Amino acid sequence: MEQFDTVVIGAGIAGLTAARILAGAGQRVVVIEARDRIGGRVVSERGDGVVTDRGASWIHGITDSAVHEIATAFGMPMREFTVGSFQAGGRPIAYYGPDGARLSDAEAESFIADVAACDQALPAAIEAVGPVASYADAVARALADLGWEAERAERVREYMQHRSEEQYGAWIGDLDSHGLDDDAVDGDEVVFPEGYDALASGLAAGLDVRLGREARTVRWAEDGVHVETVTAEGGRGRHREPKGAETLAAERVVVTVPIGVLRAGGIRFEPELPDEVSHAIAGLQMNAFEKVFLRFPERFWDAGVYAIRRQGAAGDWWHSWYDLTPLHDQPTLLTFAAGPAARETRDWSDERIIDSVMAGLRALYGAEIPDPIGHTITRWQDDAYSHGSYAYMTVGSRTEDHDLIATPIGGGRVHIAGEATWTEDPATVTAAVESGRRAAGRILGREVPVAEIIRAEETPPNPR
Ligand SMILES: Cc1cc2nc3c(=O)[nH]c(=O)nc-3n(C[C@H](O)[C@H](O)[C@H](O)COP(=O)(O)OP(=O)(O)OC[C@H]3O[C@@H](n4cnc5c(N)ncnc54)[C@H](O)[C@@H]3O)c2cc1C
Repeated sequence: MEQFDTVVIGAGIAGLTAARILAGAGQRVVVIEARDRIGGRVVSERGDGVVTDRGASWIHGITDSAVHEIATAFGMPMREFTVGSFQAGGRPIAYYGPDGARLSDAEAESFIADVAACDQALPAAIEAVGPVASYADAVARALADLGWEAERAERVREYMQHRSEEQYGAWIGDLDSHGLDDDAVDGDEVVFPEGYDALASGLAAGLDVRLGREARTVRWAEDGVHVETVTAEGGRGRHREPKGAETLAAERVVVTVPIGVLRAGGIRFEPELPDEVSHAIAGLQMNAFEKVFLRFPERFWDAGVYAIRRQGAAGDWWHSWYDLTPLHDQPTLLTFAAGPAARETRDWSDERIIDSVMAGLRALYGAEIPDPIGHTITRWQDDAYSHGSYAYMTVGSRTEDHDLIATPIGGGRVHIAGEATWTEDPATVTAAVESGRRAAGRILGREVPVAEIIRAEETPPNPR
């Protein structure tokens, strides 16, 4: 049986960050990854002169961002694109009203000011609705406090509903009132025209990563851990006799699989996880959030805007389109199926989804606009190794539940890390990096500066 200092489960950004730090500190580290690639929910597709980030696209605020620091050190080209956090304003956005007519600048500004006023009223409203309340309850309370006439309040309520869907892939009534507490963005946002996946390959350089291996059981005791793995079959082999079983022994394990995998029992822990950790995991849920990229022969939408937004019932599902044209100089719009729209369209064909999105665009730009000449539609809800895009707080969960999941178990034999375990900025690449850095720091018994992740041009090979 192979023996390691640390086994890391998952070659996403959290796992690779932890492994890179530990290997750099001289540990014998192995990373076990079920997929046939690294990166997890950071995955870039290349073709026809464009790079499509099917998972994460944005750094949501580059000020004091470890991800920005690492991406800069890795030489990853970036482009400013500051509407990735569903901002109402701040950058040019074309707003269309419920009647399909474009809002004047004055009308748009007044709407943006209303959203800001509601945002200001929200903290007190969240406090007032108590600990077991949804974001819908908090928004309703804030709007009641503002005392606006019905139509004005409805435009902002609708915007908040779309924010819950686009930021967390959850319907506003399913998201906890605190579910968007982390929403502040520090500084500009950026995207990666040549692909976010360079972050994963940069972190993985020199590491011992075993692809196509699925961890099934983590067994820990006072004297160490055993991680049982099998040949991965895309989740399909779960009820069959496992193939290629192999057990790895280590001093400890860092588990970075998504909450969806933990909730589905994808990894058995022996002994079971402590109650407070299981309880915290149960409060989070994987969302429904899919990207729809449409590439066109020509641009027919408003020039000089970052995004187009549609208000009213006609924009219930397809309300926001982001103009990605400047990234690769090819006319491209990105929209999202998020929350109820993603659940409803989960079994739809690509063609049916495209028709539905195009109906929304034709309502604004006319029947004669061209059909797309290319598209990419993600299917994260059907992904056996994530079960959705990222985790959201269900009603009644607490923000600190994120950090609680990462409580070291068995005197530090088992560490859980990953996007959902970072209270300050969950559901992001930042959370993945920071949670991996925290797990490695706890193992090494010291703070780990970002420079230590960037450091080595080459991570030393494992001393095996
Ligand atoms: C559509 C979409 C859009 C997003 N947009 C953004 C964005 O713009 N900005 C942003 O900051 N974040 C965004 N995110 C979130 C971001 O991608 C994630 O928070 C982050 O990548 C998660 O990293 P992780 O290491 O925690 O998890 P993962 O990347 O999921 O890594 C976990 C790894 O564990 C593997 N695994 C699962 N089960 C097993 C098993 N049993 N055995 C072995 N391996 C296993 C998985 O295959 C995966 O590689 C987006 C995500 C999606 C899906």
